[in-house]
Amino acid sequence: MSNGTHARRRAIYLLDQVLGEGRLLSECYAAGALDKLAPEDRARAQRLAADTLRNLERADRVLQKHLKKSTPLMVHNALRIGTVELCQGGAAHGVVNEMVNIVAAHKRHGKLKGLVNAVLRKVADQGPTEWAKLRVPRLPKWLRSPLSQAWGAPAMLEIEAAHAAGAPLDLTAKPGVDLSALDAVKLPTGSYRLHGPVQVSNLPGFAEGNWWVQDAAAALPAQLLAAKPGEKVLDLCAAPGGKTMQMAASGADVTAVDQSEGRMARLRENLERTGLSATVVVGDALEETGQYDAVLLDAPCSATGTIRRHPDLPHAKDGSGFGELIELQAQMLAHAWSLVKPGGRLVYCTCSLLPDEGECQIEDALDMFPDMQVGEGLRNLAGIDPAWITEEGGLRLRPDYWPDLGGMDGFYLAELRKAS
Ligand SMILES: C[S@@+](CC[C@H](N)C(=O)[O-])C[C@H]1O[C@@H](n2cnc3c(N)ncnc32)[C@H](O)[C@@H]1O
Repeated sequence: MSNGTHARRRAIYLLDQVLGEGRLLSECYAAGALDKLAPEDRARAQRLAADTLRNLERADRVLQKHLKKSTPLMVHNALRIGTVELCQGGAAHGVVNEMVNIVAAHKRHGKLKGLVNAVLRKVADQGPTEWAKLRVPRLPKWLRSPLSQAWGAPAMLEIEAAHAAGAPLDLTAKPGVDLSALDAVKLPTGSYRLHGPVQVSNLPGFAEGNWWVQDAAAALPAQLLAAKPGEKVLDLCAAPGGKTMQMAASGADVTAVDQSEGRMARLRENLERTGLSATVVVGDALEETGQYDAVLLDAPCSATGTIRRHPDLPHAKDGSGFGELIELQAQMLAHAWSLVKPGGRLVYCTCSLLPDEGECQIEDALDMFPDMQVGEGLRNLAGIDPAWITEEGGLRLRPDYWPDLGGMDGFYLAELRKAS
């Protein structure tokens, strides 16, 4: 069996899980879905699944006129992956044969191999020309409606274009480390951006722990908190530790809390690789006690700001769990506020595009806590467009910002100061 077969077979399985079972790709990976594959096959399976999910609408439009009857999900997903490969320049002979063989070997659906052969041959013939004319894929309605309402129809199209383009890889350097040996562009906010596929662990400076992977938008909350040497800082919901490392690198005495054992194992590895230190606590943020100079709360959220890198999210979810998350964020924000010393500060952030998880949380908190005020720290951040500052004084970041530089994750952040 060729390498391509292993990767394609697992990519079909991943799509079955996302589209049939509503599971996220990250959950499939954590459950070991790709563990038996060689590293290059694993990377290929991940790429095929992500590319297909990013282009699902296009693939279905190309396929629709060749599919007269509904097909079992596994066969449909094989056709979708084949279509995306063929329309993005894959060699017709190889792609068609592989998909026919994979379906032929399937116990229940093997008899549909003729259909797969016929459909993919037509796609190989006509698909690439049609593909070029198809509109940019749209988000499913459950998410498109609230986002269009929040940001307007023209911005929605820009956001969808950013989702379709995918995300470059951004790095945060340790203070004083020069990353000029990397083929990277320094962004206005100080992060470094790499283009094109790379094997992160092979890049110069990885083993030495000189930098870590972190989207430019995700690097801003810790910049806004501006932890100082010796300050007692609490990072609530810390794993896998991008923001913990930023704050530890500035010399603060950081306590990192997260309830996920697995994600905290990654935080520990990250600290070890970068030679940074923090007190690591596996536990519920809502049960944390103590008083801190500064608290960073990166609250669990819909993650709708990260769709460029997680194209499975709009297809695996339907928004039904978001109400609970919004309540949890409000609870966590109130608890985090109780852990801030008088005269101290809190940075609240979420990687969400929904105002309910950002702007509205801060508006409500400002109403609820008389000793809470929005801080002035945004003025000191480099590379911030004043138009991104919101009415209540937070920062709204969207994937369609920095279009010429390759976009950024959707994020919301706000600095809150406690009266002395
Ligand atoms: C957005 S992620 C954090 C990313 C992290 N701050 C970083 O920069 O690498 C949200 C985290 O919240 C954690 N979490 C969710 N509910 C929690 C709770 N009740 N207590 C502590 N951590 C929680 C999740 O395990 C997840 O790691």
